Amino acid sequence: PFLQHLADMKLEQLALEHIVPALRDHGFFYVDSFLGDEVGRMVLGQVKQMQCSGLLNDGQLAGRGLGVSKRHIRGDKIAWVSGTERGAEAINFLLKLIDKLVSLCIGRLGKNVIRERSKAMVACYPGNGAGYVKHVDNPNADGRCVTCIYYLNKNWNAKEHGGILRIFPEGKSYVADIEPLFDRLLLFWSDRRNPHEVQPSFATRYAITVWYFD
Ligand SMILES: O=C(O)CNC(=O)c1n[nH]c2ccccc2c1=O
Ligand SMILES: [Fe+2]
Repeated sequence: PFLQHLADMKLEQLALEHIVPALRDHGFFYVDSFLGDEVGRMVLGQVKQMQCSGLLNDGQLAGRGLGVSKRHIRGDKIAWVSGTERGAEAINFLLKLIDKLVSLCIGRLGKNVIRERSKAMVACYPGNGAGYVKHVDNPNADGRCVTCIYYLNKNWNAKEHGGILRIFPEGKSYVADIEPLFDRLLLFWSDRRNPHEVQPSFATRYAITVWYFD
């Protein structure tokens, strides 16, 4: 169908003209309005529904290792989604689109083909000041090569809500502060090239992450 062909061309253009050069030169890239408002809202709705159904369980205990005396603030809550679950149709549509986009890029990034993808990790930071300490997603070559994060936060104002993803690109003199804005898709190399942190969040902060293995 003509519209599908048009969408495929746009995706290929995004991959070749923007993502591939950016991943090569800077190691990360984000695109806004990835799905468009209507479909983005459907994904957000399905994530909120998961939260209401209690599917988002506690991720990590924030402030761990600070001894039992410290009040433990709850960190991110997460759920692993394959996309085939009932009520995850819009999430599945997103995952298939990201799959297509990444496969368009990988061939041209000197990498071999993408072997597989993780399930989608739906994460919610509760907005109690919890964040995620500076880390590398894949420090020890576990096979993950690209991290993709789709943000779902409408009217996010980092000055008030915090929650910035700060990337410290290895060997670069700058840091990249990325706001977790609604319908924004971020891609970055999962290895030691991209240490990153989630700064304390003071509003509920939703994201869907997938990792690609080469
Ligand atoms: O949400 C973000 O902007 C970045 N988020 C991360 O870097 C991040 N990285 N690794 C994780 C592992 C388990 C649970 C949550 C996470 C997590 O939010
Ligand atoms: Fe991470």
